[in-house]
Amino acid sequence: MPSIVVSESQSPESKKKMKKQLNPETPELDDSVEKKTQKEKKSKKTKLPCNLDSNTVKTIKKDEKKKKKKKRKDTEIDETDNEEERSDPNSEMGDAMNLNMKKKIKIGNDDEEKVENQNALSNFRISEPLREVLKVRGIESLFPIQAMTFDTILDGADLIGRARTGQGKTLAFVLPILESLTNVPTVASRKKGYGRAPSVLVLLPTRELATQVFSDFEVYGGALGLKSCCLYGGSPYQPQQIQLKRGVDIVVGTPGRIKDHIERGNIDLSSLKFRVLDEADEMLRMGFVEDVELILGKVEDTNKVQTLLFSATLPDWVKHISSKFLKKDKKTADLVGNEKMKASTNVRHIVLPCSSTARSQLIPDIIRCYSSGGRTIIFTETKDSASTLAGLLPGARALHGDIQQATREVTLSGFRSGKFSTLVATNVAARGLDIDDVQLIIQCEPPRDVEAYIHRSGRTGRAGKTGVAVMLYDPRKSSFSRIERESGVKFEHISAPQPADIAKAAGAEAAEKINEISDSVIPVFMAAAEELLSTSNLAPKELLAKALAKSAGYTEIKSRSLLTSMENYITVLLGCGRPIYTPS
Ligand SMILES: Nc1ncnc2c1ncn2[C@@H]1O[C@H](COP(=O)(O)OP(=O)(O)OP(=O)(O)O)[C@@H](O)[C@H]1O
Repeated sequence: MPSIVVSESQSPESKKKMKKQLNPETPELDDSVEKKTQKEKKSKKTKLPCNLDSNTVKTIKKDEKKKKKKKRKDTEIDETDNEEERSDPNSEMGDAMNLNMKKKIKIGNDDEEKVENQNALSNFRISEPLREVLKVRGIESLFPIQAMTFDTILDGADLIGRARTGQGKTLAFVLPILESLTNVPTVASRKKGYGRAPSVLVLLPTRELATQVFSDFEVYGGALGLKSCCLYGGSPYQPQQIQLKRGVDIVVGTPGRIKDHIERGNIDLSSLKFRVLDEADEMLRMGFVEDVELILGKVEDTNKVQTLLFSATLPDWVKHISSKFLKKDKKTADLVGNEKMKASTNVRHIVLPCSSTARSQLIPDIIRCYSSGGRTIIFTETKDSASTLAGLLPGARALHGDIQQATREVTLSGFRSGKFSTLVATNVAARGLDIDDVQLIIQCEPPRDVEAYIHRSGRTGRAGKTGVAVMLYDPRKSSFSRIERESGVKFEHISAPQPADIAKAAGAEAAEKINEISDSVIPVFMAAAEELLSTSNLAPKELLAKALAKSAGYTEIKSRSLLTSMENYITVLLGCGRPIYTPS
């Protein structure tokens, strides 16, 4: 069952109730934190329009008391429902809705109903400038993991946060950190001006992810006058060094390059207030343990620093190692908990038998049938196979660790901006990347560990949207039963798209393209069309079908084996009225 940290806006009763649901590892919320929150709540007086007479004010206050009473009741009912629904392993969206804790409160006459969202930005200690930027970016309320952890982080606790992919873990640490740096007690002690040492250090496993998280800090922190910088390998030291010398508030980067800067004396960690390990398990698995330990060990007074650790997957060994870095009274917000399903529930998880030789012929048809015209990321196990496959697929580009950093950046930004719609990548793209409109993930073979499956498939179906993840496997060589067992995913089994599936998807796409063509082409091509009609022995409809096929890029349709997806193979199912015994 997911563990819950109570947000400020809940009633004391529901707060107690939710505290009981905290993960057994999680110490109960600190009393002083709770008292402080209650004090703050009392001090927040209800603002009333100033032109009302005292009787009207009394009536409104009375009404508000009644509303609050009802509100509390509703919350209790909602939470009971939540518990039931949360036990359903397939209810990630249900969870999100429940944890949003939308409540119907009747106002005015009986027919009028107003839905109040407890996770609305206004219910959190988010300052006006930050709220404005969030709204501009379409964020009106917090996602469950953000709502669960906001107060805890802002109030100073160390925290381990886990939520499924695409559930907004980045803002779960970005927002309270920014608020904390700019609120009254901290602003006085935080160094400002030229040459200031950073207050925040964020460590991430890949350069691409570092860039992405940096851009969130830049946008939201920039609105509050905070300066961020991004440090990763493969790019020149000097510009990074200059930025650090001038002074920054937030440093985001990969462990190797950050360690180098610390050793060169470019980063002073004496003013640090926050350290964040994002995708902590991957960073530790990639062999960064020593670098991470060295970096974190540079902080002299760890009591002054808050440490936060986030990931969609937190194997036990990571929890064990990470307890070295976090304080004993750390909190845990775990939205996955012991639920069987660990991968995204917004994703349709599919497996398809396919021999390695059939991959490059099959993949374009999978894209055609399952990408809904959006972007596709294909994962391969090796850098070589990523490059080779990208070369075989029209319009695809490769992304992996052997490609020069500058090219990696151009490729990723081209994919983000829609210059091309198929990216073939190794695990460098598996973690954290948040790219709009990725509708389809194809994994060329089952990955070695379940975490890789969860993160790769989680590049689609993000922020409440849906997506498809297709995993290919060679029935003679690989098995996905361990991934199925450990991820809790119940895979849908399909066979290679057959001519009828392809014709349906490709035909619709081609028809759309034809409809987009200007009528100005008609008179010019009319003579050729008439010639074709008069010389062909096909009916006009049949000729049009051929034209559609050509426009979709098909000149012939081959049959495929259902067992290996090999072209020109036919699967035959032999039936017999009685049992057949083999010699064995
Ligand atoms: N409160 C919110 N309202 C609307 N959209 C949001 C909100 N919070 C985050 N998002 C959007 O949700 C998407 C996913 O967020 P994010 O990348 O932080 O997910 P994540 O949980 O870190 O995923 P992963 O585990 O794959 O790294 C982003 O596009 C982000 O802008």
